[in-house]
Amino acid sequence: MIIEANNLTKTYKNKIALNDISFSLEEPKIYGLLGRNGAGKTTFMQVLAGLLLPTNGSVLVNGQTPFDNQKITESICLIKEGDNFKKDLKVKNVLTIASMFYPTWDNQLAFQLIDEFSLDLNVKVKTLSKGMESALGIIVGLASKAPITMFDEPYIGLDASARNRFYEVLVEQYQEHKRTIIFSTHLIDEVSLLFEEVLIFEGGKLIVKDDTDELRESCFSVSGPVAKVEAYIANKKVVNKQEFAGMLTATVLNANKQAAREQGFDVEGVPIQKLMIYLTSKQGGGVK
Ligand SMILES: Nc1ncnc2c1ncn2[C@@H]1O[C@H](COP(=O)(O)OP(=O)(O)OP(=O)(O)O)[C@@H](O)[C@H]1O
Repeated sequence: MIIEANNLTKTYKNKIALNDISFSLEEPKIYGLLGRNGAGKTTFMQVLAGLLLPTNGSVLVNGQTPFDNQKITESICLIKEGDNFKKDLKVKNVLTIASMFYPTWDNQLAFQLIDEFSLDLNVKVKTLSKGMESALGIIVGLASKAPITMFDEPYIGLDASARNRFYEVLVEQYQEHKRTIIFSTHLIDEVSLLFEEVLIFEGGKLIVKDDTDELRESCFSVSGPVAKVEAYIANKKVVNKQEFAGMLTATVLNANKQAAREQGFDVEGVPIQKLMIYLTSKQGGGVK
């Protein structure tokens, strides 16, 4: 399914959560949706899921608006940080309701994962621990097999090994059944290897939308004597600079790693987590 945001704006009273953004997402792909607190990630996912109406502009899925449009929303599964299910429902009721809503539902996968994450089908959501409730959300997200599946920080309370298993199953399932997965997380180092494309939001704007491999190739740090590095970065996008003992390390965006090596610089890759911090930090962040 093709997702298109056109001049998308969402304001809450006088707060601008999404500020006139336009982009499109293709399938199948795993997107990492990144940004600092309050950048607009959740708002974007809620508009895409048809839970919120934009203030201006639109998000279209295959040319249609998701709001109040079951034909589209049954193709979209959004798993939030919490409160995904009514507290009085039993786990088995949650699965039944999801199986009725999503035409693509995979019951066998749901039960396999229930077993794997050791959830009891007969207990109510309100008696689940935080981690177990997150596991239930993850199970519904994976078993929905919805053509657009979104996970918005879905792992509150899940321990590291359960999170790891979630990432493994996500990749296995994606290989078997490719679709659009949008994954918002602050644990970037943990998951960034899964992302095929990275979207970075900042202050309601989309500031980076790039293929992850290309980003890894075109964003790097160069180190060397100050004057030499300054000359190299003069016409480049610089996201961070650090000087120490006559040596300068500069992180550049949209540059050519090989060419930098050929000019004799020490070149080092920049993890996506670090890039996001450089681009969005209030202290001297952003592209210069
Ligand atoms: N219901 C609401 N009422 C008023 N303001 C809101 C509401 N929901 C979000 N906002 C504001 O909109 C902006 C974007 O919030 P949003 O939750 O989309 O950000 P986010 O990137 O998901 O943040 P986080 O990483 O903290 O979850 C923030 O300034 C937030 O305070």
